[in-house]
Amino acid sequence: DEKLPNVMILATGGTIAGTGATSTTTVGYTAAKIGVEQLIEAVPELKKVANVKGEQVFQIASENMTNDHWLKLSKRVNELLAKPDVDGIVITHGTDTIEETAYFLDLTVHSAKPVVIVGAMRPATAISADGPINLYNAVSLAGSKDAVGKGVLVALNDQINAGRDVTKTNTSTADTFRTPELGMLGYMQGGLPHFYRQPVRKHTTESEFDVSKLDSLPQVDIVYGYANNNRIALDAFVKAGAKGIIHAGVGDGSLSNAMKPGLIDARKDGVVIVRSSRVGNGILARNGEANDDELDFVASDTLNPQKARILLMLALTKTSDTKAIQKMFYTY
Ligand SMILES: NC(=O)C[C@H](N)C(=O)O
Repeated sequence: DEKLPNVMILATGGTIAGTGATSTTTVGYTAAKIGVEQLIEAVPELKKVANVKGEQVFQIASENMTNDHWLKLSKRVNELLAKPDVDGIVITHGTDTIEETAYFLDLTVHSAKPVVIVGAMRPATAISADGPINLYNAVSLAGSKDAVGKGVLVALNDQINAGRDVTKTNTSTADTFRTPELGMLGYMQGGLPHFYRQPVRKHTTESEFDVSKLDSLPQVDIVYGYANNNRIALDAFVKAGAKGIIHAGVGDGSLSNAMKPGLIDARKDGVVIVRSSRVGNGILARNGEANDDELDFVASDTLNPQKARILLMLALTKTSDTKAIQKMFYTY
């Protein structure tokens, strides 16, 4: 149909493609069982909102997502969006790491065309499975002019969130995806997007990160802050070759007496240290709970640890200068 937008659905697995033993199995099911053609066939309404084509890029539960998967996915998305006959892309994905893939693509896809990531909290075989309505909304959104230029979007549960800011907030309920405090971008209603705000940080067409010629990303790991803290994991990561460390600190990224000397030693070895917070909301202030200027550390601003890891990996593909990297954390 020439009047409808052309939307490609790239399937990667997850619960949206999962199957359980019975209709009431909503935990203990198997993710990534159903193929993309079956996902499309299950929602005949898709044909009314777009000309859809499917491609199975991976078939995994998203806890198994790796840097290699991201590089492949980003390259494929860029390749497809460069085609004049592709208007938008939907990626079906497990929900556990949706927020990471969304931010990675937000920084590495260089097109204003819509990219929408979608998943489900209930497997396809469950009563009131959320996959079909989520897929319908995602395809409508990816085919909409209103979604152009807004960066990579995550759409589930009738809500549209920005790839940079969205996070999974509940282990199992359908309304798990939120942008706490900063807020969602809009709603899906009646198959149409309704936007009320848009991201102000740079993304997609304005991003400086280019992974088109990369086969791997620098190793960046996350160490966690907690009472009775120690530096054992940190030292192991550094010994294993980490080029960057995200410190998921308590509070405003405070450094314990046990962890701080380890981070200082790692920095002396050339490892870039980013202070982030396990709290989940708020600004991680530079020179707040630690003197970043003196320590030569970077502050994560509002990025949670798993998103800070992504930005640091991409930053390290360009520079190891901590001032330049700090600037990126205030830009993206
Ligand atoms: N709801 C889900 O999709 C969870 C699943 N473990 C996944 O991320 O693949």
